[in-house]
Amino acid sequence: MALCVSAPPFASPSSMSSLSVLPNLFWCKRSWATKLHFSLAKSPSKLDLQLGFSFSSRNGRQAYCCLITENPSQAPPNIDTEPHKYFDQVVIVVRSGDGGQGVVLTMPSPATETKQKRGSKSEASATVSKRNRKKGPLKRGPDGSLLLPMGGQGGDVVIVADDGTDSLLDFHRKRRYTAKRGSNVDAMGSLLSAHLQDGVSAPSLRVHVPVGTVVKRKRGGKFLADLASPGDEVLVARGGRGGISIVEIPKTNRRHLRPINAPVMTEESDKALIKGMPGEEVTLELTLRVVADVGLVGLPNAGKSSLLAAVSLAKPEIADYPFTTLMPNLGQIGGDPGGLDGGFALGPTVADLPGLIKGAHLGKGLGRMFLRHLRRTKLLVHVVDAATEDPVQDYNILREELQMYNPEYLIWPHIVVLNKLDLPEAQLKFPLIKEQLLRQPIPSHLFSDNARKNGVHAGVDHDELTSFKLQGNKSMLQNLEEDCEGLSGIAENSANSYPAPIAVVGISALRGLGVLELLMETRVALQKLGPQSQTSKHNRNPKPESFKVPQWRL
Ligand SMILES: Nc1nc2c(ncn2[C@@H]2O[C@H](COP(=O)(O)OP(=O)(O)OP(=O)(O)O)[C@@H](O)[C@H]2O)c(=O)[nH]1
Repeated sequence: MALCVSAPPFASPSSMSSLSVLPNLFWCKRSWATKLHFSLAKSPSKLDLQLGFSFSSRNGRQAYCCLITENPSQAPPNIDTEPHKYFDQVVIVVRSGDGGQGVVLTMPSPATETKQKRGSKSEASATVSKRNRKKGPLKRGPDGSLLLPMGGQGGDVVIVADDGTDSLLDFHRKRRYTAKRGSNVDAMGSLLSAHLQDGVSAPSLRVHVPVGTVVKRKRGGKFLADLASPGDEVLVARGGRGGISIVEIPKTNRRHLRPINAPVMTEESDKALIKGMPGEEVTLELTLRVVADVGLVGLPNAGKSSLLAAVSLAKPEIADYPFTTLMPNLGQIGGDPGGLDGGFALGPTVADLPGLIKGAHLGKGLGRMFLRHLRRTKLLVHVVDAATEDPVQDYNILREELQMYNPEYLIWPHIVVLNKLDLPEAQLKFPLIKEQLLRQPIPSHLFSDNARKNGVHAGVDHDELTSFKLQGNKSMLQNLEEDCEGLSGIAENSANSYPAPIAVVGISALRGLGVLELLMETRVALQKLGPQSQTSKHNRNPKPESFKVPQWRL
């Protein structure tokens, strides 16, 4: 038998992908194998990596056995390398605590009870005897019924919005949360025991999620809460009730039994009553919707992150390659130096979203699911690179992709920022582009009947809908449909009623030029939208549903 390292005999790089889908294991008798080839093969595209060995039998037949097939295109994405696919959605399982156990207590015979009453003085515990003299040895309720101790209540599970948490990533690493069980009744066997106390209830398990998390039941997609403000909380699983205690009466004393008003053990199976109720297990879908007043949208490299860095203390990653931003970055404008009252009291929050590209609705680039984070914003800022060949077209691509996701975003008040005005070519074009953007009608094809009918307008393309339907993923479907609320009214609007930008501002985010003017425009717009639109760390509760979109006209 020869052992050598070689490429598998029939695994050319081009055939690698087909190999990985073939049944990879071939059994052969040991005696048939004359050669054993170990191979570590990688296709030139670096898409497939296989580790395997091949057998050559005496009669010339060959078989290839693949031990490991690694095809990153099919392999599940890695949470550490692709966190943006995980940070805003997760499914977790929570379980409340079981109730603690009650106890089986023995009923003392009347003789013992009397003896205990008489002999109480001679007993060590003076306190107990005093109490017994006043109330009798047994605890009774107002109606005379015996009060028996209960097992402790199991811990509830509460989801709470926490300012200190900013993504749902950690929940992918730990998906199961279980509250503690209530403690058992800690009593000795006699009903006359001086220490008959309820079991201790377990504390609630508080699961901290980022502010802006929407909590739904996975099964049925039932909405439970929108935790839009810090400290908002929702009880998602109630702890099990503690078990009751029961009284066991010795057979010999049954004839002396006075009727007692308490659960009595009549047969062995009654012991099951002392068991506490089990806790609830619930599967939850958590979806994070960033809470911000202003959403920055734009094509990749337009300078959104640079703008966020220029107007806030946020330190987003900035680089001259597309898709530097993979997850929304949040920044808070600390004050507007250009403001008449010396700045914002609350400081609006700005969200910098990943870049959108043409075809994002078909899944190109990072897709457009992150646009769900615009839902709570009051004002959109379209960031356009004024130094490109056709900034007006870039702006239209942006509007089109927004419209494909949710046409409601077209009537959202927006400011256009023409960035990179420090570059001479951008400076030259600026007056003309500004004029065009303020005057140009919204392209009619965005509102064509055809587009409306085939459902693309709904922000849910057919492929997406069909795949969710096929997978039976009701809650995802519901999410998408929710994101597209308000569509019907908008679809009826005529193209003319879609608002032009509130303002077109030229800036250089890199040099800080024009930033003051932008802050002024933002401030005025937010003020017109009402004081509730300015969210702060302590006042984050925007309600897009109740928000009336003004018809901005210049
Ligand atoms: N000349 C000039 N360059 C700028 C300006 N603003 C941003 N840039 C550059 O443009 C490139 C992209 O900037 P980013 O802020 O990362 O752009 P982005 O829109 O956040 O990009 P994505 O994360 O890909 O969406 C960087 O090299 C910046 O230095 C500007 O005002 N003038």
